[in-house]
Amino acid sequence: PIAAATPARAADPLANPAPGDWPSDGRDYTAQRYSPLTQVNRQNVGQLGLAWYADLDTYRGVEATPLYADGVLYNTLSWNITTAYDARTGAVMWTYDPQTPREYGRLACCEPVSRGLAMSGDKVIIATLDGRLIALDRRTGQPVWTTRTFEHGSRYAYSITGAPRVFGDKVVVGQSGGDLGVRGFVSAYNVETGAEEWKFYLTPNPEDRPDGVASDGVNAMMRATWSDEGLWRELGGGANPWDAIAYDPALNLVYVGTGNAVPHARFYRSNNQGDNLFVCSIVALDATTGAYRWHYQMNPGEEWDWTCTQSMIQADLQIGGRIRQVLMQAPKNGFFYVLDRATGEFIHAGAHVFQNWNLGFEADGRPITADIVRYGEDQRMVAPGPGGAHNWFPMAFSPRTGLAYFPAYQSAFVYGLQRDWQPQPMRSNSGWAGFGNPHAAQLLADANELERAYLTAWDPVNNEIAWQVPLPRHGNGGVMVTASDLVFEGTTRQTFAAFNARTGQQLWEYPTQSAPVAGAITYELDGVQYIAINAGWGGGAAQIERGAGIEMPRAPARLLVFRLGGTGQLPPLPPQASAPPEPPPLRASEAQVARGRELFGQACAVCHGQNAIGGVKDLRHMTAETHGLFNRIVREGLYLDKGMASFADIVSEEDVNAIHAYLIARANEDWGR
Ligand SMILES: O=C(O)c1cc(C(=O)O)c2c(n1)C(=O)C(=O)c1cc(C(=O)O)[nH]c1-2
Ligand SMILES: [Ca+2]
Repeated sequence: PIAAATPARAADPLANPAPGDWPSDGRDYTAQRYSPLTQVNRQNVGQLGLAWYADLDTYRGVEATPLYADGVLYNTLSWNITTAYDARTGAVMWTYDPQTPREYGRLACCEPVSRGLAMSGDKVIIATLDGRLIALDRRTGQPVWTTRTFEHGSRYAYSITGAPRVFGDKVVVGQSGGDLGVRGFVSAYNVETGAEEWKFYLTPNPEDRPDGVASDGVNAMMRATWSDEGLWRELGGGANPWDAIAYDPALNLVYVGTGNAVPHARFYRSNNQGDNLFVCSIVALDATTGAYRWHYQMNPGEEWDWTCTQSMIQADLQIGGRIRQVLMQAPKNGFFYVLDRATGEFIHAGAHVFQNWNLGFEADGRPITADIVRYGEDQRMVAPGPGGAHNWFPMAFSPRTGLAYFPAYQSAFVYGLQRDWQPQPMRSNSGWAGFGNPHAAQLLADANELERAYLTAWDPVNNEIAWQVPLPRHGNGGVMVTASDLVFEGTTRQTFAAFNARTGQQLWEYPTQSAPVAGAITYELDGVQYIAINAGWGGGAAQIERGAGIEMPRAPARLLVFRLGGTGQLPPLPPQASAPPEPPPLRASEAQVARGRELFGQACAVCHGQNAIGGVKDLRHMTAETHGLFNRIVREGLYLDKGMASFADIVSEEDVNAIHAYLIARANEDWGR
């Protein structure tokens, strides 16, 4: 079952890049993250060494796939700071800082990350956290045009973490916010001018009127799948495309992977009714007009923060005696899907980890969802959990082996409704309860018991696992595969490793002093094959691990570039923080601490860790000076430049005191008092 690449439009270098280039997120429109380069092979991969590295000057997660063309490597970081490097030496050619307002850091569920950038002719294009699409001159790094994709201060809590994509003469981009409250949409812009060409909303208009956009044509179809009642009207329903978007030039289709529904609990969102189109779906649109063509919904009535935004890969595979043009995805729900990308027909899907939501599929591909995962106030253990069996970490596919490669995370979570829940503006709006009842403690223990992480190779023709490599914990990085049958992946052993694409045997491993979560690329320059990866632990996976008390000693993020015989050396790991300072004594009442715990969970935990463990800054380890400034930091935005915006709009002086009391209590527990 050897696959052929999608037929290329010769005129479009993004359809068929030169072998040594990596000009788009997925390398070409198939998004296979497959490189034809073979200089580094299974025999010599052990000789890979560091060619050069660049300090990225951040401890935040770095999720971007860099791009390469014409001797230049382009990279982008948190706050969308974008740099061009001489790909041979690592010398900085230019850096562009779009001055992303740090206030937007609050809106990012999993750090203000950026998953990448796009390239077209003489431009590189970035999408900023605050919703701007900016085209930069590739030679100078100066902006050529800027377009807003949503209005600053609009009703919904939009942000962008995903990469923009260039599809022919258009730039297509989505956005985030599905955990706070947004109405997801996807929009396309002219690559030369930045002018909007079309826009498609992924949930129905909450006021039941036309939007004047491409999705008006299917608004009635979407609307029929939502209840007349429910908070979807207030919070927008979600379904936002925060990561993969793909394009088949021959079929002239754009494929949009959509996110979870908001509020997460369907009870509050849509009166426990309806499929709620187009949440957790793949939607195919006409690339020219944005008009609807087909959709497949992975999880009708989604309510577990499951997203279908994960990598979408195209290949032509021989299945059931004929060649099928397929689209493949491993979304959060634990299955690997193979769809016909011309029609949206469900070909097959198989589970690659333990799951308890799916009892099979109808003939038309509609999943049969187990009643047990539909939670009420009685809590239910559901597998996978909201972190997903496969998250945004890029997947790869080799047309030589016929296998897809991705990091898998077997997990579960305890879901239940919070009684009398009310949504809060600009906060995570799930409608879920904490782990209040005694029954939940056992469920939670069962859930923790299930946790496993793997590098998984999936056979999409036979619908089964080809091989799996166990890895120590969640958060293993994106995957790249080469024509020399090497699979490259960053691991939670804090290494960058190469595996035999046919067997999973590990062939090489390099200590990176931080677990790389991003996907690698490879490029050829002056006859030398280079392999580049961002090593910067962070994002949602790091939050989950820190919540479990796991913090790895690490260096600040770096861009690492390897070649055969490279002799570069990383400096020694910087000294890690010494013992935490002694916290002030706790003087608050138990009630105040309890109130602080609740507020912290709602407003602070996404960045500062569940139960105040770890996070961007571990607040149990504040110095006396920080304690003294606490109220001003939280309410006046004293540390805005570090990404800590003011929360004065949602926490009162009294609230801040309660949060501070809770943190002092946690610090004293940690101190052993
Ligand atoms: O619903 C959303 O809008 C949304 C956005 C994002 C994001 O933009 O990073 C993530 C998620 N959801 C999410 O569910 C998730 O697991 C996740 C992990 C990460 C990450 O960067 O590690 N982002 C996101
Ligand atoms: Ca989400």
